Amino acid sequence: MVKSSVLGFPRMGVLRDLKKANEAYWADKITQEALLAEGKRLRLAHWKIQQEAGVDIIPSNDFSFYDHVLDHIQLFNAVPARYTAQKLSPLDEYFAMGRGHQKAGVDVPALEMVKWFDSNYHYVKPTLQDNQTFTLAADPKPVREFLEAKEAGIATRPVLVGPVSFLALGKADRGSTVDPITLLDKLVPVYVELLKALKAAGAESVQIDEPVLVFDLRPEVKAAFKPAYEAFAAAGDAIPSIVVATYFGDIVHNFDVLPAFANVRGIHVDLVRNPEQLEPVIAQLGPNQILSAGVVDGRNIWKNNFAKSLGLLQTAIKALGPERVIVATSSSLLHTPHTLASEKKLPADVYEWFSFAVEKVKEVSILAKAVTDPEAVRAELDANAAAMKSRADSTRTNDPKVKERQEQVTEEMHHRKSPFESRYAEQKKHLSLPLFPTTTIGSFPQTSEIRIQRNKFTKGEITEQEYDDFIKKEIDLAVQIQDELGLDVYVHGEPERNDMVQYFGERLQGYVFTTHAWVQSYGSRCVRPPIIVGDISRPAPMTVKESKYAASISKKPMKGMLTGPVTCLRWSFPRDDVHQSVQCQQLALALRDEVLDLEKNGIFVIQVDEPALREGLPLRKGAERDAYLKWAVNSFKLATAGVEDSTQIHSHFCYSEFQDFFHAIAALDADVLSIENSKSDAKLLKVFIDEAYPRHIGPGVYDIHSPRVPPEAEFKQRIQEMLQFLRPEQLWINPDCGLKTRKWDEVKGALTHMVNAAKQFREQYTKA
Ligand SMILES: CN1c2c(nc(N)[nH]c2=O)NC[C@@H]1CNc1ccc(C(=O)N[C@@H](CCC(=O)N[C@@H](CCC(=O)N[C@@H](CCC(=O)O)C(=O)O)C(=O)O)C(=O)O)cc1
Ligand SMILES: N[C@@H](CCS)C(=O)O
Ligand SMILES: [Zn+2]
Repeated sequence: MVKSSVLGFPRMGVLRDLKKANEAYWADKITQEALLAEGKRLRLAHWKIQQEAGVDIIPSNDFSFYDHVLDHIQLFNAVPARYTAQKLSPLDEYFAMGRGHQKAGVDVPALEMVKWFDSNYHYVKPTLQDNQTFTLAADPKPVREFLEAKEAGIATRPVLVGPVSFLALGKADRGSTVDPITLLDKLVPVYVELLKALKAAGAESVQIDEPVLVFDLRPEVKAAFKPAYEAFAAAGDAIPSIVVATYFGDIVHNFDVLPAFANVRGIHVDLVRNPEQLEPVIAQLGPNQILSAGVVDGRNIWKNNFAKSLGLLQTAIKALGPERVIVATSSSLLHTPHTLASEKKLPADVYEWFSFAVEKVKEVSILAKAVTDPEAVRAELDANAAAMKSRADSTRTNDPKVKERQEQVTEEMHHRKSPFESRYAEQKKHLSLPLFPTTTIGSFPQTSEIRIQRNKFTKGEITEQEYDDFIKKEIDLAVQIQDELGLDVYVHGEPERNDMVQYFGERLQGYVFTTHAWVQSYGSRCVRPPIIVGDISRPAPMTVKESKYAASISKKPMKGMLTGPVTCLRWSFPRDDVHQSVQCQQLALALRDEVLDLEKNGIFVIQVDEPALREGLPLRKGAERDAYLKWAVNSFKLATAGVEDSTQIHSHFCYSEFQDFFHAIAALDADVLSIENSKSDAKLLKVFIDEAYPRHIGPGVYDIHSPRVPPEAEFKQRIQEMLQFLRPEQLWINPDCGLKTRKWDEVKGALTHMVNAAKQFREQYTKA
C-alpha cells in the first residue's frame, strides 16, 4: 500500500482562532493557561481532520504559537541574553523575541523577521553569538506535542527544522561576527539528544526539513550536511528513522550533498514546483530508501490535477515499487487557507476549482489509494476530471480586450520622459521639500472601529454613504495628526483598505475573493489573498476618490498609494494556466491607468509599493532569475512611467536583504525608495555608495512590527549611521513599513521622536 503524508497543517484554525487567542493574551484579556489550552484544542482538531481524511503520516510539532523557527530558537536554548535577562516566563520570553516586549519596566526589541523562502510567510531569524552554546530545553516541545497526539490515539511524525537549515537561515547578532554554520558541531549533539527523546517517547520516524537544499549553497553549508547526518546515523536505532524534506525548488544542483543522507529512510521533494527532478532523484536514492513525492501543492489553492499527479506517482512506483513511495503535500500546508467549506459566496462554477488545506489533505489520501487501486476511488477521480474540464472550458478565464491591449504595449511605455536629474529639478520646484524629508509608508492604525465599520458595510448593515463618511473622518484624523506631527509628505492612511492586495483584487476584473481564506503571514497576522482566475482589467478608478479628498484637506503634498503589479500578483493566489509574466503585465496596465488618473486628479507624489519584488525572485541564480527580473522590473516601469517629470514616483520594499537585489531595485527608476532597514546593520547601505546610486532613499528608522516606541536617541543614532553611507540630499526619514498594525499612541510616540530627530539633522546640515 502506498502511504499518504502531510508535511504540516495551517495553525490558525477555521476562524483564525489562534490569532484571536494570541491577541487576547497579549492584551491581558486571557491567561497563559487559557492560551495554552487553545493551542492544545487546535492541535487536536487539526490532527483529527487528517486522521479522519485517512492520512497515514500526520505531522506533529508543525503547530506554533508564533513561528516554527522561533520555536527552535527556544528549543535549543539559543535565546539571546537580552531576553533571558528579563526573567520572563518561557512563553513571554518567546513572544518577546517574536514581537518585542515593552511592559513593566522591560524594554527589548524583537528579533529580525524575514521572508520564508519565496513565500509571504515570515520567520524569526536565529540570531547567534560568537560564544554561542546550545542545550536542549526542558520539556522539549516536539516531544510534548508528540505525546499529546499519542494520548489522543494519533500516531504522528514530528517535524523539525534541520540543523543545517536552522544555522544557514540564521545570522550573527549585532556585535558578533560568527558564521552560524561554524556552530554546527555544537548544535548537532543537541539534535541527537532530542531525537533520542522522541524515540523514547515512541516516535518511529521524524521529518527533518532541510529546505536550504533548494538554494545555491556556499561550500561551508554544503559540507555541513555530512557531519550532521553522520552523527544521526551513528545514533542508530536510538533515534527515529529520518525523512529529509525539501521544498520550493529542486535539489538536483545539490546532488553532491546526497551521500550525507545515505542512512536516512527517505527524501521528500517538491514535484509541484519541479516535476522534472523526479527521475534524477529516483536515480540517486539508495536501494531501500523511500521517496516522499510532493504532488499536492502546499502553496496554492487550485484543486489537484489527479491525472497529472498520478502520472508522476506511477513513474515513481514503477521505479521503486509501492512500498518505497509516499504521496505527500509539496510543502507544509501552512501557506494555504483552512477549508473551502467556509466559503459561501464564491461563484458556484469556480468553487469547484479550489482546494484548501482540509480538501488537500483528502486529495493526498485519495491519490495514495488511486495510484494502486483507482476503482476504489472512481467517483472522486471522475469528479476531479470534471472540475479540471470545467476550468479549462470556462469563458471566465479569457478576455480578448485585455489580450489586445497587451499586444499594443511598446518599449517606450516603460520609460520616464527624462532622466532622474531633470525630473528631480522639476519635482523640487513643484513639491518644495526640505532636507531630510519625513514621511510614512502609507497605512495608519487599522483600529477595531475601522474593521467593525467595514464589517458592517460588507454585511449591508450600514449604507455606502455612511461608510464613505466614516472613511472621510478617518482621513481627516490622519491628516490632522500629520499636521500635528509636522511630517513633510502626507499619506491618507489607507483606512478604506482591508489589505494592500486584497483591496485591489476586489476592484479588478479577473479576480475572485474569499470570505474566510486566511493565511498566516507572521505571528498573529493573516492575509486573505484574492484569487486570479482570468485576464485582469480595471473597470473603474480604485483609489482616486480617497486620495483626492485627502489632498484637498492637506497643506503638504499628499502621496497616492498603490500596490505594484508584482506584489499584487505574488500576494494573490495566481493562475496556474497562464505564465506569471502575462498576469503581471495585465496588472501593470491596470495600475498604469490608476497612476495616470491620480496624477490627473492632482496627486503629484505616487508611491507604488513592491515589497514582494524580491520574494518573487527565483531562489537560484541563473536564466530563470534573469527572466523574472526582466518581466518584474518591466511591469513596475510600465505601471509608473507614464507620468510627467514633475510627478515623483516612490516605491517601497519591506525587506532588508537587498544587496543581491540592488540592481533590480535600481532598475525600477523610482525617484524615491523606502526600504526596511531598522533592524539591520546600516553597513548594508554601503551598496548604495558602491554602486553610486543617484536617486533618493529612505531606509526605515523604526521597526513597525513591534509595539515598542523607540526613544528619540535611537532615531538619531540610526540617522547618524545612515549618513555614513548616504548623501544628506538623498536621505528621507521614514519607518520601515506601514503602521496599520500599530496603535495610535505607539504611532504618535514613535513619529514624534522620528520627526524631532529629522529636524535636528536638518538644522545641523542646513547651518553647515
Ligand atoms: C506588508 N505585509 C503584507 C503582506 N501581505 C499582504 N497581503 N498584505 C500586507 O500588508 N506581506 C508582508 C507584510 C506582512 N504584514 C502584514 C501586516 C499586517 C497584516 C494584518 O494586519 N492582517 C490583518 C487582516 C487584514 C484584513 O484583511 N482585514 C480585514 C478584515 C478584518 C477582520 O478581521 N474583520 C473581522 C470583523 C471585524 C471585527 O469585528 O473586528 C472578521 O472578518 O472576523 C479588514 O480590515 O476589513 C490581521 O488582523 O491579521 C497582515 C500582514
Ligand atoms: N502602503 C503599505 C505598504 C505596506 S508593505 C502600508 O503602508 O501598509
Ligand atoms: Zn512594507
